[in-house]
Amino acid sequence: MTAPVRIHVASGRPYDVVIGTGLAHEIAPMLGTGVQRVAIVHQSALAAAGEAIRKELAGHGYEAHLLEVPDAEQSKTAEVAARCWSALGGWGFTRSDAVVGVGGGATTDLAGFVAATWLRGVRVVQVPTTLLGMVDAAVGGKTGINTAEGKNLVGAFHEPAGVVCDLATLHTLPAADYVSGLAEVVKCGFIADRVILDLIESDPGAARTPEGGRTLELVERSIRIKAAVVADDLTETSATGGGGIGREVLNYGHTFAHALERAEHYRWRHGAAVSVGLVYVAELARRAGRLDEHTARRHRDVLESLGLPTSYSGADWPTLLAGMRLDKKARGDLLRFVVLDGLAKPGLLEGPDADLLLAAYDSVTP
Ligand SMILES: NC(=O)c1ccc[n+]([C@@H]2O[C@H](COP(=O)([O-])OP(=O)(O)OC[C@H]3O[C@@H](n4cnc5c(N)ncnc54)[C@H](O)[C@@H]3O)[C@@H](O)[C@H]2O)c1
Ligand SMILES: O=C(O)C(=O)C[C@@H](O)[C@H](O)[C@H](O)COP(=O)(O)O
Ligand SMILES: [Zn+2]
Repeated sequence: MTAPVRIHVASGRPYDVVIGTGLAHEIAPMLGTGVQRVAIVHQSALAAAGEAIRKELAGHGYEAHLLEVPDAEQSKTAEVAARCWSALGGWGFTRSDAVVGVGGGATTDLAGFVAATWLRGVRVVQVPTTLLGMVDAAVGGKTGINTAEGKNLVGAFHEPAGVVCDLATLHTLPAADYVSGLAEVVKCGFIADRVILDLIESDPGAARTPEGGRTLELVERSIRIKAAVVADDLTETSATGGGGIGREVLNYGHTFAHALERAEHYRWRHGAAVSVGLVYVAELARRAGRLDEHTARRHRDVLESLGLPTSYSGADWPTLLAGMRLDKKARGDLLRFVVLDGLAKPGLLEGPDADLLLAAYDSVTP
């Protein structure tokens, strides 16, 4: 068995992300000292994985409780968070107790939010079971839930005490969910690591499945990018503080994506929405004279080669524009986009003209 890869996230409260297989034993040491009770927040589809972790932790002497939440985006609501708070209260969770999040990004976002808010913050160890959770959601401490008005509108920055990525879990993941995670991997390629794009383009078929032999390298490269960004700017304040683009870079493609997700009532996978959002913003940057034609086209090509969507024909433009106005990068009436000035050269585009925004939308409608 090969040794797991460890990526250190050198933030204010440093932690490790461990990548490998058969890693349940890594969770207990990450909980740290003084923990008595642990709540394992898992989505319904991950009941067996949750139970295996409960047994493992009980074997270490913890009072370990299973806390099942609804599948996928249905768990990211105030009602579900309130149910979790009630469960923690009922079990007598104190500040020295901890949460373990087991599932896709929706579950780790919720589990992180519950941990961030219970008693104003208890420890959380994240155990992502989707590609998207591993390369993005479980790392970096962005936690949150949705509201009727939009995506991730309530949340907190609350770093995990550790992240355990067991690649074996990916073999049961539906193909469409694996591919959805690749959209965030491609995002990392465009903002910071051209090798990711080369790896995918050299054999998209291999990149599309966990059996293709590319998973470990793509996961590791994506996490290294995210780890470096969040270590520098955990709370996404660099760009507004004059210190460069900071954490906002990780939001590349998300302005349009979140508006799409909201318009579709979260029936679209996050990664699929990000895929269209990446093409949208590449087109926006090209039309604004920031991005060259070849790199803009490359977005569409690489995403399509993976089977990801690059067009959208649901909601009308005013609905999407209204959704984009609630993006967290917006400031008052000013829309702000992360764009590229070339491959791996991210920057900001502030207040683009209405006709540019609409023209970019036209280019992602079939
Ligand atoms: N906090 C962040 O920084 C961050 C980053 C990116 C995305 N996100 C959030 O992550 C969410 C998307 O995450 P996701 O793509 O993982 O979706 P998800 O959590 O909805 O999971 C996708 C599906 O996969 C199933 N599943 C999970 N693991 C499985 C496994 N091992 N085997 C079989 N089925 C499994 C789930 O039951 C679900 O139906 C969105 O809410 C998005 O906003 C957050
Ligand atoms: O970690 C970040 O920062 C990101 O922006 C990563 C995104 O992939 C992720 O979808 C995030 O949840 C979006 O953040 P939001 O602040 O726009 O809700
Ligand atoms: Zn995302």
